[in-house]
Amino acid sequence: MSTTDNAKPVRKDPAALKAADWADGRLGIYGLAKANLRKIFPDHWSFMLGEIAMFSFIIVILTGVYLTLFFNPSMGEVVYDGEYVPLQGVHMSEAYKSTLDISFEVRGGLLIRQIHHWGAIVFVAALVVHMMRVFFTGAFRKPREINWLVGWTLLFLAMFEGFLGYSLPDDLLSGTGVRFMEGAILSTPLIGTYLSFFLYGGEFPGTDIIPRFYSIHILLLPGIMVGLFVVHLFLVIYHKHTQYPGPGRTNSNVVGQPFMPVYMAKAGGFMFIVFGVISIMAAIATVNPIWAYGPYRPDHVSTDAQPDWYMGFAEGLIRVMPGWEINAWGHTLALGVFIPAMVFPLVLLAIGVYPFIESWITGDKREHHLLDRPRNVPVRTGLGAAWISLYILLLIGGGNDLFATHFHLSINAITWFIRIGIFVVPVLVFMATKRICLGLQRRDRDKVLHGRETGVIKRLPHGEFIEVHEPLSQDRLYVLTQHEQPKPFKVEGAVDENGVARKVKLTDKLRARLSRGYFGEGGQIPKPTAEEHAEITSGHH
Ligand code: HEM
Ligand code: HEM
Repeated sequence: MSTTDNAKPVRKDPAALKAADWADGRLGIYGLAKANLRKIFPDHWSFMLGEIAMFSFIIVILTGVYLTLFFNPSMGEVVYDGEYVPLQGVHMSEAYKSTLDISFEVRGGLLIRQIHHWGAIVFVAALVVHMMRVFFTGAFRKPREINWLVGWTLLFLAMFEGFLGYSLPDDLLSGTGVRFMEGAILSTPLIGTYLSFFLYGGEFPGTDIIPRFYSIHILLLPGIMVGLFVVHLFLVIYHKHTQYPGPGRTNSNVVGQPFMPVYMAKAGGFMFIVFGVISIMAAIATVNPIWAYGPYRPDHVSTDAQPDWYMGFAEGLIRVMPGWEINAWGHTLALGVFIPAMVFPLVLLAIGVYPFIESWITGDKREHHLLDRPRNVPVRTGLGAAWISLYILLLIGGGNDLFATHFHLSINAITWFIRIGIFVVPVLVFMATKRICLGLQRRDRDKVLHGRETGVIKRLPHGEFIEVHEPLSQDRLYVLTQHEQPKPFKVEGAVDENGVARKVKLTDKLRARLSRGYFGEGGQIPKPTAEEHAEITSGHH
């Protein structure tokens, strides 16, 4: 650009600045916006998982609103006279009929329905993977325990919300799910029958359950979830995002890009990718073809009945549990249903309280903003892997009929495999993962002390062959050695001044034992000290 000496630059306020000025004059938000829009976000592909959860959540809300325009949450009976010929003349509920209409008569209805359903599946999958990222990297440690609990509540509600949505169309599959829930409620000792009557407004299935589920599905749970989601993101901003260890990254800084414009542009683009991928899935892959199942009738049950994947865990527990029953004083205790119905929330509860258990074991009360490399915390990583293996096993148990027909196996053999497997496989997976982590720690130690193996073989003048090792860069050395290696917790004063053993609290004993498991011998490989490194790299060896 060329300017002449006497040409004065014309100063024009850009529209955005004017708008910001306007808003600031009325709301006084300049300081707040300035502080937060330039906030630094660290970059790593795994931080994308939370974003997938966020964008798929937005998708299910938007498509859900569209569905409410046409869905009729009524169990009133009608005779079908719509476009889908095979069902014409069949008696069904208005809920089922309106879902058929959404699928065959509403413009774009089937696509939106499928986007809603696929969006829900992707949403819960993203939540679980996001949670595992947070778990494996220790991002739940102080000060983020509350945000872990907020996220965990969101996961719990999302699973429940998905189950309710699945029940709304009142087809044979959704009715089977609602019946499943009735069985679980009835198994509650003493109050099961009352609870069931209260929920269903009388005898199962009644005419209230779909309208009730509808209010909860479109109003109550989404309202709570949106509120929690805002708190979740607020806390992410308030605490600042964690970062992976690397040169220049410490517990008290954040290395990354500013929220505006870099992160905003990236996240905006990514949002369209998530929207696009879910839309393509919905356009090419059928999900929940309710017209093929028919309307729900309590005396019918469909074969191959499967819940959405996130409920497969609960289904698996019920299917593999022996049908134990206790009959006493004219009452039946259906343990075959009650025990699995209790194990499901208990496993979820264990995930929810894990951060508090770990901080009790480690006794670590400091703030952590640098993430752990999963290999450096083998016990935690092992527990996470064991949990995943349990989930997969029970998913197989929940689909035992499908596995039997598709792989030509005996359904009893699958059920017994899962029954034994749920006690054995997670333990084996835990041990294997822990060993792999320790192996990787050994490899890190080796790399720090001896450098990277280059694959270049040299022959020395006296005839010996050696492989050339290339020293690591300072950056890499830092990453491989920055982690802390805590000492296991020891009970103070277990022996008094005369050498006589004192009575030690049971909780302290337990804590010391668990802490030894985490950080004792066999829990971690000592990382190389600066002296060892200096000694080896000094050239004397
Ligand atoms: C509606 C559900 C959820 C949404 C939309 C969501 C979204 C996000 C986003 C966008 C981030 C920042 C980027 C990232 O770290 O991935 C984040 C961070 C976080 N999320 Fe979630 N999340 C949800 C559920 C969960 C669940 C189920 C958990 C764990 C049980 C969880 C725990 C956390 C924690 C502890 C952080 C802070 C991580 C850090 O600073 O490294 N969130 N979440
Ligand atoms: C996390 C949030 C949500 C999840 C996981 C979810 C999940 C589901 C699922 C799996 C279905 C069955 C779809 C099918 O027919 O194949 C469904 C149906 C439905 N959902 Fe949602 N949903 C969510 C939020 C919402 C919201 C916010 C609304 C409305 C504002 C909504 C409205 C509906 C309606 C009207 C139906 C019945 C119509 C139909 O089945 O096609 N949903 N939902």
